[in-house]
Amino acid sequence: MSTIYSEFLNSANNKLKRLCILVDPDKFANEKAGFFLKSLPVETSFIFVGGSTVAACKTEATVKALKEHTHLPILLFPGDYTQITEEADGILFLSLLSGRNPEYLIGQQIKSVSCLRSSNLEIIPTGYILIDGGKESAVKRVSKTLPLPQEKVQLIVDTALAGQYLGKQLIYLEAGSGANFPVSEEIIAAVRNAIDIPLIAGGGIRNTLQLQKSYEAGADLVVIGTAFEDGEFSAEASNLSLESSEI
Ligand SMILES: CC(C)=CCC/C(C)=C/CC/C(C)=C/CC/C(C)=C/COP(=O)(O)OP(=O)(O)O
Ligand SMILES: O=P(O)(O)OC[C@@H](O)CO
Ligand SMILES: [Mg+2]
Repeated sequence: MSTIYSEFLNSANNKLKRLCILVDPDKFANEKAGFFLKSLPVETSFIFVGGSTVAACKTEATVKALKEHTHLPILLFPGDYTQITEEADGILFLSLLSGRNPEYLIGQQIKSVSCLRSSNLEIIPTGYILIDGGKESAVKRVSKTLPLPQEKVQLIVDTALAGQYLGKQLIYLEAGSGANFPVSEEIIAAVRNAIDIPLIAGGGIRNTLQLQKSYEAGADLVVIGTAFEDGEFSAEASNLSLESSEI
């Protein structure tokens, strides 16, 4: 059986760059799911669903609405354990390694177990690293942790590698949704060079150039949310050429 994680590994090993679109259930009109999905670039490989704060039950309804219109894998990207729904295909089992708040290092994870132990969701252990994107992020506010400064490249690399040593299967470099600037190419390249597991970058990517630069620096998967919410990217979407293939 082909798992989502095996697709991540395949992308990383074969340098197939993957685009993930983030849907925030709080901002998403479920009745427009079909229209939204049609507006996405054909290169879209995964749909992530989540937010720092999402009202109860909204995630499940959004995943169901998306599932009616797409066969793309849907991965939960949860800000907290209440966002877990069996309707999705998998979950990024995040631990916020850049912070020192035990609730986001291990607390939320323990709270999720009563739901996850009987679920069929594919669980992907993910080291989540918040990096300063020039604007206060919802992740910072909700987790009450500080982002790592972009100039602290060695600290970011060491954090990512510590995540790998802890057994994380994926590292996610996050500049924060709606960031003023994305995670720098220097950081992506340095982390890519240090770790052996797939690498995701996201936050503040609003055009094809920034997307390509993130891929070229070494991100295996790039996440875009806000640009599709705003419709800014959609006009360019049909011109995207990412050399990625369908899974
Ligand atoms: C493993 C389980 C059950 C939960 C993970 C809990 C952890 C560690 C969360 C990390 C901190 C956090 C709040 C992450 C949220 C990530 C996310 C979905 C961001 C999407 O963007 P938003 O932060 O919602 O941005 P907007 O303000 O634009 O909506
Ligand atoms: O909304 P944007 O800025 O694209 O960020 C997406 C994602 O990385 C946030 O977790
Ligand atoms: Mg959100």
